[in-house]
Amino acid sequence: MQHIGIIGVGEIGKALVEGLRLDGSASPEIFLSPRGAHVAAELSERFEGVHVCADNQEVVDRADLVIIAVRRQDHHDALDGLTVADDKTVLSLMAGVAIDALRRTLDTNAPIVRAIPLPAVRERRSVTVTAPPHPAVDALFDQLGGSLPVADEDAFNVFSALTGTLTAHYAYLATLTSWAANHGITTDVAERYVRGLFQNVGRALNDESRSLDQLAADHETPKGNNERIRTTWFDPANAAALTQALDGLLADLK
Ligand SMILES: NC(=O)C1=CN([C@@H]2O[C@H](COP(=O)(O)OP(=O)(O)OC[C@H]3O[C@@H](n4cnc5c(N)ncnc54)[C@H](OP(=O)(O)O)[C@@H]3O)[C@@H](O)[C@H]2O)C=CC1
Repeated sequence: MQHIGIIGVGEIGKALVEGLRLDGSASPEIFLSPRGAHVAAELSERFEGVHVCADNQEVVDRADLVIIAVRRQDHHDALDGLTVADDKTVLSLMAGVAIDALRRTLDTNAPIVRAIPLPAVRERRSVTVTAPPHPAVDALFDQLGGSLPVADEDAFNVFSALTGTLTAHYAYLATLTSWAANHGITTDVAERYVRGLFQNVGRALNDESRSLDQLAADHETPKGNNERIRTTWFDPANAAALTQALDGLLADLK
């Protein structure tokens, strides 16, 4: 893709620009929507070949690949009335907006692809799920840490629901830290310790020779502390509540 346009320059739009510029090159040329002016101006000043457009139509007109990175609730405001020529490719990052619905909004025959990049694309360390497979889009995400093309939106939505669990994980770590602080440990010390514990979990996950069940077993002494918390807190009722929350999210994403 020679020219990339981004409509919606917030958290993920910015991460994409930073990832694309990580190697210091000035290509591809990137065209940003003007809204969120502060972030767009900062990116354009920091990086060569990053331009802020006058409006969203100019982003579309100047790009071969048009990335839509606005919040779902803003997409009509951002997209209604735009003209998207059939020779463009549209890449939607919006959770919960199906390709058919987006095609009606944009009134175009251009290929529409969906993707779930995560903020780690800024370090080129996120595997991005895409649907349907599209060679140029998948090549773009291969450059940013990897692509995982799936055949259809049903599969895509399952992955989308999984990404909805990330901030609950951070909240879990924050709860552990608060618990220790409430028991007299300085918050800084507790937080540093919790971060270290779970960085080691992250490293262990890199060992794909061991299944998740095996990793859990390897960290657990029979009748020990880990077994106690797993069986008294993450019990079948808790696991069922998580499953139910994911099912509810998946239903809303369809
Ligand atoms: N953050 C993430 O990790 C991921 C996000 N996504 C998806 O990407 C989308 C954006 O998420 P995120 O970056 O977190 O959200 P942000 O709120 O950080 O960014 C959205 C941006 O869109 C701008 N915007 C709103 N209305 C318009 C408009 N009419 N024209 C142009 N720009 C507009 C906002 O401007 P203003 O601030 O002025 O309102 C804001 O800069 C969502 O649909 C989300 O589902 C997908 C994968 C991961």
